[in-house]
Amino acid sequence: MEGSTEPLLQLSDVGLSDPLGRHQLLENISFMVNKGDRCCIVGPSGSGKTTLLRLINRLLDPTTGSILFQSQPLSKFQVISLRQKIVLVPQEPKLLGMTVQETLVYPLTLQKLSQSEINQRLDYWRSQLSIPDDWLERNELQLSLGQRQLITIVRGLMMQPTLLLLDEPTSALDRDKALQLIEVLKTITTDTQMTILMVNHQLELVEKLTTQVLKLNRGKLQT
Ligand SMILES: Nc1ncnc2c1ncn2[C@@H]1O[C@H](COP(=O)(O)OP(=O)(O)OP(=O)(O)O)[C@@H](O)[C@H]1O
Repeated sequence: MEGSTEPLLQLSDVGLSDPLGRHQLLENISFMVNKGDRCCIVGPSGSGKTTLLRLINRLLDPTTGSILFQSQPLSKFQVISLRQKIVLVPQEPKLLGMTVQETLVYPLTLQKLSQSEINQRLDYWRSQLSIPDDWLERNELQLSLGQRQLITIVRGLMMQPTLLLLDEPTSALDRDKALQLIEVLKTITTDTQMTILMVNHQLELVEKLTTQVLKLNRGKLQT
């Protein structure tokens, strides 16, 4: 609805226990994210940051509580269509056995976008993050870890999702590249209202980017 003030994403009392039901991985998680927000999840290793991102694009389902996206429970969306609106860029960059060019265009081919739209997005996002021509025919063994990380981020951006989930996107990038990425992310949230939820350990980058910081500790949000 135009002018709606409904949050884009709303978690209410979300909890998740491990598959054997012995441990509570996440407990009483409640927060909301508005359109165009840039949120950062911080917290020690093992505090549940990746698990939380996985709940939001339904790689996992909560044991308790509810997650609403665009005011609808996540379960109301078809999983494929949900994962076009909410894209998760995981921590380990994988090119899925493809060349850089193939892996970048693959999700858009699945969405049956026209070739001209795909080419336009490829040129645009490559230029935003300065991806050189000579990477396009390389496979993952011919790229450094940081280069692969950049490619998987570009792949996520090319899908132009409503909500982009980034799991430690700058962990393998050098400082200049990380700062370039942060500037690109800031610009797109302002220009296109794409919303970003990012896990990051680098506090300097978190401060530059975010409109909201969520602190997780042992599966609970700290206020
Ligand atoms: N499927 C699972 N079964 C049991 N325990 C799990 C499962 N998935 C994650 N965990 C546990 O849940 C906790 C949170 O893991 P998670 O990967 O979300 O942490 P994190 O905050 O992202 O850590 P890091 O900063 O090291 O990436 C960890 O203790 C982990 O061992």
